[in-house]
Amino acid sequence: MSDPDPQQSMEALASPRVRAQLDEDLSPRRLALRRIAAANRLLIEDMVGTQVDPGDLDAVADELEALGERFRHDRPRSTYEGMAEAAMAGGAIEAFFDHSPLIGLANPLAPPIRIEMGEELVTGRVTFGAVYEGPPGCVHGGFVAAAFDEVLGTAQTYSGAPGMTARLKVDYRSPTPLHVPLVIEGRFTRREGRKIFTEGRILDGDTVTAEAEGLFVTIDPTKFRELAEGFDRRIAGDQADDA
Ligand SMILES: CCCCCCCCCCCCCCCC(=O)SCCNC(=O)CCNC(=O)[C@H](O)C(C)(C)COP(=O)(O)OP(=O)(O)OC[C@H]1O[C@@H](n2cnc3c(N)ncnc32)[C@H](O)[C@@H]1OP(=O)(O)O
Repeated sequence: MSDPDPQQSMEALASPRVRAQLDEDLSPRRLALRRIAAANRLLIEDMVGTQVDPGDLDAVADELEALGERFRHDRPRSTYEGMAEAAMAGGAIEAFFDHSPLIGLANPLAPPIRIEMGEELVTGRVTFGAVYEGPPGCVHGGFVAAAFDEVLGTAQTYSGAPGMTARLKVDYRSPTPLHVPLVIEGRFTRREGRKIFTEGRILDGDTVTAEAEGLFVTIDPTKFRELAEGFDRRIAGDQADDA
C-alpha cells in the first residue's frame, strides 16, 4: 500500500468532521434532518425520568407511535443507504458525518460532541445529558470510551493515513459528571508502519476524569467498500429470509 499524502488525508477525512458541524450552505433537507434530530434528542432527554402523569403515558405512546408511522416506510438499514447526500453516495462527505452517533447533528443519539482541530490538538466539547447516565449523576463508562474513540479517531488523521480502531485503553480516573461541559483532548503521538498511536484525556474544568490511549491501524480505503458490500449481501440474505 502506498503512503497517502497527509494533506490530502486531512482534507478528505478530518476537516469534513469540523465542516459537518457548521450550519453553512446546507440543503433544506439537511437542515430539516438536523432540526428533527435536535427535537428528537430533546424529547429523549426529557422523557428520561419523566414526571408525566401515569394516566397520560398511554396517550403519549399513541402520539409517538403515530409519528413513527410517518417514517416507517423509508427507514434505512444503514445511513449509507438512507442518506442520499452522503459520501458513499457520491455527495458531500460532511453529510456522512451528520449521521455519526457521536458528532452527528442529524443523529438524535449523538450527544453531540463538537470537534475542533488545532495544529496538533483535537478538542471535543460535549455535555452529556441524563440518557448517558451510568453511576448516579455520572457518564456511563461505555460512552466515555465511545467519546475517546471519536476524538482519538479524529486525532489519528494527523498521521496522514487514518485507519480503524484496533485497541482502545481507558483509565477512568474520577467520575465523569453529567450536565457539565467537558473537554476531550486527543493527540496523534507517532506512527510505526501501519500503526498509529494516539492519546487523550477528558477534563471537567481542571480535573482529569479519564485518560486513554488509542491504537489505529491504517487500512486500504477499499476495506470500507468491502464492508459496505458485505453489509449489502447480509441485507439481501435477510430480505430473502423474510420473503
Ligand atoms: C466515504 C465515507 C467514508 C468516510 C470514512 C470515514 C472514516 C472515519 C470514520 C470515523 C469513525 C470515528 C473513529 C471510530 C473508529 C472506529 O470506531 S472503527 C470501528 C472499530 N474497529 C473495528 O471494527 C476494527 C476491527 N478490526 C479490524 O478490522 C482489524 O483487526 C484491523 C484493525 C483493520 C487490523 O487488521 P489487519 O489490517 O489485518 O492488520 P494486522 O496485520 O492484524 O495488524 C497490523 C499491525 O497492527 C497490530 N495490531 C492489530 N490489532 C492490534 C491490537 N488489537 N492490539 C495491538 N496491536 C494490534 C498488529 O500486531 C500489527 O503490528 P505489526 O506486526 O505491524 O507491528
